Amino acid sequence: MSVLDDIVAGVREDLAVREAELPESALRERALATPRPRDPVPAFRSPEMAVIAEVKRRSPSKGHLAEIPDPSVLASSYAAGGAAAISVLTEQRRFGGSLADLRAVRAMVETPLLRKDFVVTEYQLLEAREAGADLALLIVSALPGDELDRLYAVATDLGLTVLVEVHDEAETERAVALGAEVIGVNSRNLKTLEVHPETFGRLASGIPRDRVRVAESGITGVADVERYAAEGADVCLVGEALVIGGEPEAAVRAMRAVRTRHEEEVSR
Ligand SMILES: O=C(O)c1ccccc1NCC(=O)[C@H](O)[C@H](O)COP(=O)(O)O
Repeated sequence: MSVLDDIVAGVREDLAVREAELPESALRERALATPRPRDPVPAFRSPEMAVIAEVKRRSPSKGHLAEIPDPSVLASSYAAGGAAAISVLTEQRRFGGSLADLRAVRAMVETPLLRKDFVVTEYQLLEAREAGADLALLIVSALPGDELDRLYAVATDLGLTVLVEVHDEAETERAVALGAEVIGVNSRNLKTLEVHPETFGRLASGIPRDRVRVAESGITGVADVERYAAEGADVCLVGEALVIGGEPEAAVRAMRAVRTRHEEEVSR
């Protein structure tokens, strides 16, 4: 069993408990009663690097990263630094997150929020909207057959922007064919957990310029952001470096100051 399979198995077990507590029909009613999600895409297309700053306590690759007793405090620093969106890891067993984290952050900031989890059912998308998320993650390798297409349609019908995550050329082609507006290249191999920074440059050329290209994982500072900007990234998604660095607001501001190739390419 791969790390991803193992994580998804745990996610399904935890989900079964929540589904037993709140039927999908009742959750849907609550979700649809919430305000329409925010659109993060205009901020993702800015000439400066857009940063998705992540609330991340621990991870399978690194173990414990940070306590983060109140995720809304960290999120406020991210917002003050100019984050285009905030990613909240809601998976509990391996990342120490929860939907309560997402709700706490929603109550504090107006910045668009990504529910970062291992979404494999419609129920989780309803939860995302109900808890105040504006974006949801769909990982191509976790969604076999037509599940990716089905959940993408459900998410967009709910008004959520979808970050479609890819790891190789075949997954990139799938994401492009799906019509995904926001495509994330995760440089962390979810089988070995090793980060290969060259993955972004290799796959980005297969993502048309009218889509938003997101570089994910292993970004340690401004030098990495500059490298991804030069390779065509519009957005950098950063977790570990921000939660362990001690100065989240300044770190986001510095990453954000990096210019993307967006203007140059649009003016061609
Ligand atoms: O972070 C992990 O170890 C991990 C392992 C298995 C599946 C997913 C994992 N992380 C989720 C992410 O995509 C990252 O949190 C995100 O890209 C930020 O990465 P980083 O800046 O390296 O913390």
